Amino acid sequence: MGEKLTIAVQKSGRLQDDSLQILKECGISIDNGKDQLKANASNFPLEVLYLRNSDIPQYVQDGVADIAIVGENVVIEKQKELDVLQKLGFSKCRLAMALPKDVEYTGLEYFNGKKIATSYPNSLQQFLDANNLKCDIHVISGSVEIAPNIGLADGICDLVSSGSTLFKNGLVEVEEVLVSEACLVANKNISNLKSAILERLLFRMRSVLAAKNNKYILLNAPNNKVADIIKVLPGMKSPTVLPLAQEGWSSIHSVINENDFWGVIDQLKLNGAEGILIIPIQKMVL
Ligand SMILES: Nc1ncnc2c1ncn2[C@@H]1O[C@H](COP(=O)(O)OP(=O)(O)OP(=O)(O)O)[C@@H](O)[C@H]1O
Ligand SMILES: O=P(O)(O)OC[C@H]1O[C@H](OP(=O)(O)OP(=O)(O)O)[C@H](O)[C@@H]1O
Ligand SMILES: [Mg+2]
Repeated sequence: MGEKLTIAVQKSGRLQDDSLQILKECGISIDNGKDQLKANASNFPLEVLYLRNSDIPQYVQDGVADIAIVGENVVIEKQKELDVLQKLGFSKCRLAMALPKDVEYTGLEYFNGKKIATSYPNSLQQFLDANNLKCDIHVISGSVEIAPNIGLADGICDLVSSGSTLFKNGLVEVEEVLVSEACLVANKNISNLKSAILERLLFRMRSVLAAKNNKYILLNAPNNKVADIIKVLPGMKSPTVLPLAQEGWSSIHSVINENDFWGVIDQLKLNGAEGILIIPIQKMVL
């Protein structure tokens, strides 16, 4: 049997669906059995292990899994030797310090000598050290936001995304400790054979991610506006310009980045673009 790459993904929880979805978008079919803890891809040399998120960095460092999809926050917290190969654009959140809303926060020194509840003691300790602060860190594994209300701590350090859990518990975010998103990580000593499989997987993932971050754009413009419009539209190499059936008009095709999107659209309109169409890209092979 040929060599296979082993990937760990979260067994259940926030990361699982998006992790399996990105593998699917890479054209990889996994035969499972959701209750199975181990499954094989039918059309790619990949074996999937379903593990607890918090155990994944250790498994990858030990080489039980070659690669994994895991939150950067967990990689940082577990302080394992791993390569972070690619950010994946989902499960975006931040680790933040929060206090009861009636506290008058005066700045970082406020935390000196305070008791802070967290599930991320290492990340918190690093943040405190970097700011020359000393706190009493109280480690709990979940429901951290309840700690100040039940007299367990003065403040918390926990993950935030929408902020609604903080709000519901009468807390206010006051400092950002780190930002995180799901990423693809790898063991530092992967064999050459497995590295070759990993390169193929990474190539597919990057094509999928690039497609998500970009849109195909088509528009019409009078020929005398084409030069100005092209200046606003970089494209993958350069925009395509085709004549319209109507004399004196052209159709311009290009690719624009999601981040620049609305700014570019405004510029295009100002420069005389008409009939602008935006189309999602399925894969973008770079
Ligand atoms: N509110 C949130 N918004 C976005 N991403 C989040 C949020 N909370 C957690 N995450 C990200 O999702 C990851 C998994 O969170 P989840 O709550 O599913 O698992 P867990 O309970 O931390 O871990 P385990 O699988 O070990 O039980 C976190 O490590 C973090 O990267
Ligand atoms: O800012 P928000 O959008 O409200 O998200 C933040 C909450 O999400 C996470 O908990 P989760 O829902 O994963 O529950 P858990 O603690 O049981 O893992 C995190 O620990 C926060 O409590
Ligand atoms: Mg959680």
